Amino acid sequence: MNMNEPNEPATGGSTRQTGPVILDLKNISLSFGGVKALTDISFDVRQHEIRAIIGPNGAGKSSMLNVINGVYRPQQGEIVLRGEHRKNMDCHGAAKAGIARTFQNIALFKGMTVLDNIMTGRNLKMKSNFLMQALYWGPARREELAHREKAEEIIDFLEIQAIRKTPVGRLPYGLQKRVELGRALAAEPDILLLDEPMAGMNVEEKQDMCRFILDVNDQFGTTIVLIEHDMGVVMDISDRVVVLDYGKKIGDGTPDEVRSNQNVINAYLGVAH
Ligand SMILES: Nc1ncnc2c1ncn2[C@@H]1O[C@H](COP(=O)(O)OP(=O)(O)OP(=O)(O)O)[C@@H](O)[C@H]1O
Repeated sequence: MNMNEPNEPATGGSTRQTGPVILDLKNISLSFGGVKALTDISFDVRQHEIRAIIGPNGAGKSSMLNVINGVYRPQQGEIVLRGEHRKNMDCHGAAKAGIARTFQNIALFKGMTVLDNIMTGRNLKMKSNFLMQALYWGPARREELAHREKAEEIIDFLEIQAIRKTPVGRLPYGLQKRVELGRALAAEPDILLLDEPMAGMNVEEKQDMCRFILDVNDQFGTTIVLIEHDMGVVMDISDRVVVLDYGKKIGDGTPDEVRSNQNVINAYLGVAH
């Protein structure tokens, strides 16, 4: 595959122009004791793409995201990020390389305000540490103000100005999910991994989240890899979809291709293996 050629617009629900491959997962296998979570999985992600990972419960979707951002280290395979080959990622390295993520179960500081939670997403961008803040109060203060400004921009973007000072634990679930997206965006990622961003949401909240995901992709040019169970959403917003079942890849292609793939239909209808 030519890494420098831009891709044709997707033939699924989107007319998005995607770029060269930014992330390439090659023959990834991961097991926990006797449990094979992922077996020889390969797929790539193009710049500016919205790439979905779907599959029944326990298929290995979250494990795959955890491999991409270094929470899990695969026993076999290779991760190629912007052409750089590695056996595995580490969490800090992934964050420094511009990968941010949200989690299936919201991972926010419930007692802290929305603004402060979003500020925690700026950690890697902050140059001044505690000692510098004590010694060089002026520059550290200016840096803090610049980070706050960025956090406020994200708050405006996600339309959560009214709750910026509210402790996250007091917010309804749908808004907490939006704040978690805000915290990931605060890192200004190139690649955003979203683990079930719409889980537990009502129809209106899902529509809002869909709009924000598309806007992030469109306005910031962020590449998005998402796990989602709502097939309507997946087929609507994704350029390409990879389908896992029992840790194996059973489908990969545009939403139309995946929809008509017999293995995928069987997996979702629960045909015996
Ligand atoms: N830390 C772990 N220790 C042991 N087994 C694990 C661990 N993480 C995942 N697994 C196992 O790996 C398999 C894949 O799990 P994973 O959570 O990746 O699936 P999933 O497709 O994300 O499922 P769901 O849709 O239910 O979230 C499962 O059998 C699971 O029990």
